[in-house]
Amino acid sequence: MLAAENVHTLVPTRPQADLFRLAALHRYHILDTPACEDFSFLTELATKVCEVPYAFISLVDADRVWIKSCSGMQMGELPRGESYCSLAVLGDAATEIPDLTQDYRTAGMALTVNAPHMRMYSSVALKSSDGHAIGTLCVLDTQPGRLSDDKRAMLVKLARQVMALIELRANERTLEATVRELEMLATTDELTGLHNRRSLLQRVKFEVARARRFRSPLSAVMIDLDHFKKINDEYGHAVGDQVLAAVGRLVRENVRVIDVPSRYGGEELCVLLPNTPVEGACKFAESLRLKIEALVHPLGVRQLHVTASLGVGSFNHMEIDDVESLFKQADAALYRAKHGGRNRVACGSD
Ligand SMILES: Nc1nc2c(ncn2[C@@H]2O[C@H](COP(=O)(O)OP(=O)(O)OP(=O)(O)O)[C@@H](O)[C@H]2O)c(=O)[nH]1
Repeated sequence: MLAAENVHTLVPTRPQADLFRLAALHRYHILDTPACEDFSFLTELATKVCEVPYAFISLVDADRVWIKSCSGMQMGELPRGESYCSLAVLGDAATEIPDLTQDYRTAGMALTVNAPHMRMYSSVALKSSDGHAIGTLCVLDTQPGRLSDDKRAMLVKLARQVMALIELRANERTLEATVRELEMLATTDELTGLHNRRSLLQRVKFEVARARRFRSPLSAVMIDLDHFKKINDEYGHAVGDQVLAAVGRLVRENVRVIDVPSRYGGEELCVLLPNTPVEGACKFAESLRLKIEALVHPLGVRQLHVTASLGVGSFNHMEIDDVESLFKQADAALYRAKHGGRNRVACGSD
């Protein structure tokens, strides 16, 4: 058990160490997270086990002490200079102040001076996996005194549970971020940043079903760069890649959130336009054609221009149509655009 004399001063004596400590705390991304029953349960348990009216799970930030959970009273955060826990994270693993009114560092603190007039403070540091005290599990009483060895031992065990829960939440968060990133990688074409073919084929099935269900039109625009082979042959594959990436970016920047811009394969792109009839899709295709034509691709001191042929396929809910026929229609229109002289849009089955 530790006496009040063992508690360190309120101001970090080793600011560098406090920076490492803060870095450790922020890695857990726990500050300002919503209340959670699992943490509340542990503070409630701490009050029962230690037979005191108050328990806090406190995290000591740069200028404040943020309370993740408290039992016995409502508290969101305290200025660092007004919190007993600020003392606790600066020193030993455990801190006990038997009479807060008798300690010059805590006698003037708001919780000592004002209601509920705290007298006893006992805490166990919450240690990060790399050994930094990021906060405490503490219990408080309005009576002076000390925890028995048994109660303190239980508080140590409970603090371990609190830290295990903090680690678990952080790991869950990392896992969710990893899953999101993997999903993104699995559905995105690396070169263009567009949906890849697999993602397009998944989305088109969904959009066809939705178009049927809600009786809404659905269009697909196929985009094929003209004479792209020549660009590769004349300037090299890397330049070809650069052109494709720029066109991909242009397409991404010119679609609505609900549209599905994708790389169909090679130098052929496809944009799925939910809730868009053939007229709207043709307008969109024409404006995209003009933008692709106007795009300037820097090539050293020279500039490169490319054009594209576009084919529009559409169906509305009246037609009992499917995915293949939507793409077939768009492909056939693209074929007509190519054979009609390139750098043009062909629509539907006209
Ligand atoms: N740089 C680069 N080239 C690609 C990529 N995917 C496909 N290509 C090239 O795109 C070219 C397509 O050639 P073609 O199918 O003959 O078509 P085109 O030269 O664009 O002629 P038209 O479509 O008839 O106007 C081929 O040379 C492919 O190798 C890619 O990811 N990067």
